[in-house]
Amino acid sequence: MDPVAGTAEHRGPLEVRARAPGKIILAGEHAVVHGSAAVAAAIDLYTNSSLLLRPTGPGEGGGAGSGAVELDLRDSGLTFSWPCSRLRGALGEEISANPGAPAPCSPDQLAAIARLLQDQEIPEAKIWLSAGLSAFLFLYASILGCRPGKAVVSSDLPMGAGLGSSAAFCVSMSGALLTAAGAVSVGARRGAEGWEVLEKGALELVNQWAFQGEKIIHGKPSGIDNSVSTFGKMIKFKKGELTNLESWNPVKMLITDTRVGRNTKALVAGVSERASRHPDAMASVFHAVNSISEELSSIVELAAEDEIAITSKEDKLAELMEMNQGLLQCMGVSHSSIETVLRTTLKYSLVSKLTGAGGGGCVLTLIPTCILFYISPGCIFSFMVLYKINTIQLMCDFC
Ligand SMILES: Nc1ncnc2c1ncn2[C@@H]1O[C@H](COP(=O)(O)OP(=O)(O)OP(=O)(O)O)[C@@H](O)[C@H]1O
Ligand SMILES: C[C@@](O)(CCO)CC(=O)[O-]
Ligand SMILES: [Mg+2]
Repeated sequence: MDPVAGTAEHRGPLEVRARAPGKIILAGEHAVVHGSAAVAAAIDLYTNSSLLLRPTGPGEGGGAGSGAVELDLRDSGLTFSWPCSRLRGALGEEISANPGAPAPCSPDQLAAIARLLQDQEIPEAKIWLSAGLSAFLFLYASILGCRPGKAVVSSDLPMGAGLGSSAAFCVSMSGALLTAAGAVSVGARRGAEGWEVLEKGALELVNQWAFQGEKIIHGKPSGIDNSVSTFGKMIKFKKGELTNLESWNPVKMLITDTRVGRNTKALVAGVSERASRHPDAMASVFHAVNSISEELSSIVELAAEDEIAITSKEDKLAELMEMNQGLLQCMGVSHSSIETVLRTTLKYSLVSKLTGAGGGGCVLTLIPTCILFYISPGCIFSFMVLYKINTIQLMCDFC
């Protein structure tokens, strides 16, 4: 995550911008919620949150009782506004600003937030935004209190498609809010494109708040999505513990969006219900996924120096992805659209697996480095050639 810092001691308007990346999961989704290891990598698609705070000083037109908290969701074309007096009336008793102490949203707080959402006109077709709005109001009030401000969010990520849009939303928003509150500051390190990078302690705080936001959206998140969005790169994640992985050879993945919408919270709950119906069988499934993630993480870190070694490494990765996909089917999170992508890529001897929560959303296909493409117009590979293939950065529509 790459925030641009501002200062909390301000008399005039203060603007803060932060961005956080989406992710792919190479192995271990769902099982990671039940304690297995998983492997994830950040991708070069971001959610941007900008925050404009109005003056709060005396005589500057922004007294404690006035103004509103506004949210502009650029990709949905929707804006929301809550007068500060209304926020204070609904949440004042429930939430007090304490940016340094991340705490979960209690059932009473969630009920108060739900009442605030009833004031807003959310189109029926976009009702799934309610989860993101709830997370926003919780993070805003917990970090900044009920003071006036305007947040604008835009994203490269498809929402609800398995690429961690909810985590990138919570991480970028927490980064912007904490920076505006003066609770974190940037370190010496400069990131890409002139962005400044938060120091490690600051990132930990952002991650903890983003996790609280993810709980509102996912129900029972493992924490892998917000962790990889906050810290970037490639990670192994198990029971809240994060290990950085160093990939010595590029791993090329095609990301295909089936465009079938789904909801991570419902899919995670569905797997837990299956686990409670078949505890022994599902424990074996989760155990097998753990072994796959552990093996995949050690293979990723191997340095292959010639073509034979690279091919052997990629063959092993492909086999592990194929096995993981089979186990995701056992968990009940595949979908006919995902199976279509699997069958299509298999015709070209390419292995695919779903990524994220499944049930639709995105599918990963491992692209071997040494592959020779036969390009036929209209087939999926023509897209791969049109878009520059890059290390885990490619996004392609399923044709
Ligand atoms: N840019 C955004 N603006 C507002 N809300 C967002 C945004 N991005 C995500 N959300 C919220 O997150 C929800 C999607 O989260 P969900 O966890 O279901 O999918 P995902 O995070 O894209 O996929 P996965 O969790 O499998 O990686 C949306 O319905 C919305 O409530
Ligand atoms: C399905 C899941 O494992 C990954 C979603 O990207 C949920 C989680 O770990 O929070
Ligand atoms: Mg999510």
